[in-house]
Amino acid sequence: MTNGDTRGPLLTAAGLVKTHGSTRALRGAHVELRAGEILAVTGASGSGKSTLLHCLAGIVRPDAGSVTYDGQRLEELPEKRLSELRRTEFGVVFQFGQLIPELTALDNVALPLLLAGTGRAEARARAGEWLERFGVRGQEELRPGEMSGGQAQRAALARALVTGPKALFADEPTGALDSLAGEQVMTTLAHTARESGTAVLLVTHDAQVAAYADREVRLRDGAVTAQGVAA
Ligand SMILES: Nc1ncnc2c1ncn2[C@@H]1O[C@H](COP(=O)(O)OP(=O)(O)OP(=O)(O)O)[C@@H](O)[C@H]1O
Repeated sequence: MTNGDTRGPLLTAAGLVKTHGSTRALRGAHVELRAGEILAVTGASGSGKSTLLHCLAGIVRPDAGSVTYDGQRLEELPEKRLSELRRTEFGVVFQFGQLIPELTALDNVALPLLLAGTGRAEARARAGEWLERFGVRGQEELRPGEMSGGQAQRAALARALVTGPKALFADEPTGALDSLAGEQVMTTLAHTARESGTAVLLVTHDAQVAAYADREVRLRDGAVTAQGVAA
């Protein structure tokens, strides 16, 4: 078993190949996400960043290569086990947080807990604590359309982290925000991930966002060209 203190590999991708139609999005990418680290994946538009994130998060199955999470090969898991793993061990947040528009912020954050079997009162209480932690105070009963972009993105992060995942997959989490809101979201994300020991795979084309990471891997034409410590 991996644990947050050793910084051993939590997820390892080896030789990933993924083709969309005639486009080869990944051509033999290797990457390792260590327990508890924040890893930035950078590269030009179309270099394969999102496809890499989708493969590592078990959302997309690669055509070739392997993704190993905590000793398990994701491509060998049956769909049911893979979706359970995604629900219990992984959190995801995208550029537009994908909150459910009909639900309040509080109910959005409580939802993963309810799906995991937590009782309604406890789920709502814990969701409220997470919203507070993310600085979304007094907005618990607002629906996503009634919140600012930054507030909605903080609520989306609270929802992604409320179940205590081992890994968070964040694809351009500040891409739709102005720079101040983006900085606030990144500060909270980095602080919370470090406090809870959650590893973060952070896809971004923005050097200021990548600077929040411990390490950076750069993709070019579907393969990793450089790995190192972020500036
Ligand atoms: N579902 C899809 N169908 C067809 N082509 C796709 C699909 N998803 C990605 N691609 C193509 O695969 C390549 C890699 O895309 P990907 O989204 O992984 O790159 P990216 O680095 O995340 O790009 P961006 O920064 O623009 O989001 C691109 O050429 C893209 O057009």
